[in-house]
Amino acid sequence: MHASYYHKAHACIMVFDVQRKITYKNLNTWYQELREYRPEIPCIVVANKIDADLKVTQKNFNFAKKLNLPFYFVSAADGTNVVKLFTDAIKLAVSYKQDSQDFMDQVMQELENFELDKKVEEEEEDDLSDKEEYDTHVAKPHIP
Ligand SMILES: Nc1nc2c(ncn2[C@@H]2O[C@H](COP(=O)(O)OP(=O)(O)OP(=O)(O)O)[C@@H](O)[C@H]2O)c(=O)[nH]1
Repeated sequence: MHASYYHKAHACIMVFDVQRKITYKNLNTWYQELREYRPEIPCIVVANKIDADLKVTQKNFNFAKKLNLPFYFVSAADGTNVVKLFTDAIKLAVSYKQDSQDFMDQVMQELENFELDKKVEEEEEDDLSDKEEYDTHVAKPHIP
């Protein structure tokens, strides 16, 4: 996947299809690639399509356990765990963003703050020049 897809990501949801073993096997490759670009972001593992055969929820999927990642059984078709999964992912992303020790995040944060400071300064300058314009256009009382 192109590096730009990982850019500024604060969480990752890795989904595999319980009906296609290859998608589970491929998680290793996806995970390695993710960590190249985003070494510390929270990552959640999702087993999707459990509606097709609920017995699959009795199985062990060690990939997540091995890496100590949160794991969810999901059905996008009937909605099982979908809201829970996204709510938890958002919570993890927000808390990661607020307390990231990752060098690239800190650089990005500095750049964002710099942009914000610049905007505030420009707005303040605009306010001042409006005021000057206003002052120069106020009709002065004529004192004979
Ligand atoms: N039974 C079932 N089918 C699902 C579920 N989620 C997706 N599908 C079906 O799986 C197929 C692929 O879904 P897409 O939304 O295209 O997902 P994708 O990630 O683009 O999948 P791929 O094209 O297989 O890589 C579609 O026919 C969906 O209807 C699910 O939870 N249960």
